Amino acid sequence: METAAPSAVIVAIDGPSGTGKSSTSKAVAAKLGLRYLDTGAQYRAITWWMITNGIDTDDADAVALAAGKPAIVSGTDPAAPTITVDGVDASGPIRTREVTSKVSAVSAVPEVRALITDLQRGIAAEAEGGIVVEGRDIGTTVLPDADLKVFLTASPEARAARRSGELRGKDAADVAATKEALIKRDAADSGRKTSPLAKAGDAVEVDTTELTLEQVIECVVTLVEEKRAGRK
Ligand SMILES: Nc1ncnc2c1ncn2[C@@H]1O[C@H](COP(=O)(O)OP(=O)(O)O)[C@@H](O)[C@H]1O
Ligand SMILES: Nc1ccn([C@H]2C[C@H](O)[C@@H](COP(=O)(O)OP(=O)(O)O)O2)c(=O)n1
Repeated sequence: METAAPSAVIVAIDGPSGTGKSSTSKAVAAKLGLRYLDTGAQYRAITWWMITNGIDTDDADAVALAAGKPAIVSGTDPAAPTITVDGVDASGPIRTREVTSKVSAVSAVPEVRALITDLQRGIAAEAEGGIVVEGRDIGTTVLPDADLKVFLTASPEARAARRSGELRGKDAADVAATKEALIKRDAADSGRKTSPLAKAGDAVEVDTTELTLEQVIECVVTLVEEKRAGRK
């Protein structure tokens, strides 16, 4: 595997849904002049392609057979990240409830993970000044030699409230349904055989339940700066 330039800093941010990975990673990358990669968007993109092409997402063999067909391309500017599938902008369609409900099954298929992991390593290797990569298995599997690994957590209640706040006004039934869906997806992502959602042994765990987004960003920026200072 090629590696990025020696001065480049590679940051891996993992954790379950709604812990603040995307918002934190984008802001940290923008502040520090790094590239940004949302690996969840790549798994969502391949899931969207499977759905649009009539592949049964519960049929792991069918998913494995088709996995190499779509061309998934991620733009890594933290101010305007993009994702295309076969040249088509997929940033909207990958966020639908249907994709969200099927992405765990598709991303559990080893052939899918092998292909997407290769893509991710290639993007990280090409990021000259360094990159923040967020997902579920970045610190454990994709970039085990990352300079800094952060594992974000938050209570299921806080995560569900954040997520339902994104959809509509928060009402109790909404938060309860979102919480149930989140817990189900966490269990699927943590329980799969191939590179499950897990904290790397050398990751710094940050519980964001009681922190504002700004506090989490500040915390991660400080951790990156400490790592950079330590390498000089
Ligand atoms: N510490 C925080 N406090 C309150 N809201 C937050 C916090 N971190 C993130 N959010 C909000 O929660 C939602 C989910 O955050 P996101 O970064 O997409 O999480 P993830 O990528 O882990 O699923 C977003 O609307 C975001 O603005
Ligand atoms: N590195 C990754 C990133 C995401 N996934 C899978 C598992 C997740 O449930 C889905 C969607 O990830 P995404 O980060 O978009 O999910 P949320 O923004 O947290 O809702 O993709 C994965 O298996 N490995």
